Amino acid sequence: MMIIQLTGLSGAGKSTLAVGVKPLLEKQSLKVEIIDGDVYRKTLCKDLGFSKEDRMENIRRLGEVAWSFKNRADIIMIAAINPFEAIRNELKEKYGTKTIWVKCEIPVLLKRDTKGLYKRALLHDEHPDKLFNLTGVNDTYEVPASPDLVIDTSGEPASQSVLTFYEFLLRSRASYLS
Ligand SMILES: Nc1ncnc2c1ncn2[C@@H]1O[C@H](COP(=O)(O)OS(=O)(=O)O)[C@@H](OP(=O)(O)O)[C@H]1O
Ligand SMILES: Nc1ncnc2c1ncn2[C@@H]1O[C@H](COP(=O)(O)OP(=O)(O)O)[C@@H](O)[C@H]1O
Repeated sequence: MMIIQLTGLSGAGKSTLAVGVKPLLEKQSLKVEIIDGDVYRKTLCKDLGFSKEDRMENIRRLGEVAWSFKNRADIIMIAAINPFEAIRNELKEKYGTKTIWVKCEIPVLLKRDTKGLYKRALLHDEHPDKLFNLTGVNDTYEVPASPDLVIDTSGEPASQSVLTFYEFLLRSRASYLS
């Protein structure tokens, strides 16, 4: 069993990569679970906001969920912004989690803006819809110091990034089993 943490800014491609790689892994008879930050924020983590403490607690809980899936999956992926090195390291120490930095340049994210969050973060401060703590714009994202893999989604199609991720997972699993 491997736990993977995909970390990166909103819209970088964490969910796309997790969802994209799942059927490829299942074709290899591997069982896969995806734990998506955005989804759990509506259930288990709905009491949490976006302060540093709450984001750390969010990831801690997602780590516990991942661990609870250990007997029913071969590969468990946590897809959350997960912006702080300390909690990423905590998961690594506790569960042997591997870190994938899903990297994307801000200008590309502004163009994608699938949820309209970047537009809101760039509004003037008095605007009622202004978002004050969007990671990467007006809130902290600590770049992972030693990720196991970096996938830069800025300038390549999703299919290519999924393939890079898939090959990494197969390599990691082979060395994990040997
Ligand atoms: N202020 C602010 N900053 C970042 N993200 C925000 C914010 N407000 C709402 N959202 C939405 O919440 C999703 C991020 O939740 P996460 O659980 O992944 O965040 S974290 O790991 O606790 O930082 C994130 O989902 P993704 O777009 O899938 O990353 C956003 O849709
Ligand atoms: N190389 C790529 N890898 C992943 N997503 C990409 C790539 N190129 C473009 N995209 C697009 O970027 C968006 C990423 O959204 P999403 O996966 O929800 O991001 P996140 O989960 O990090 O918030 C999707 O619309 C996806 O189609």
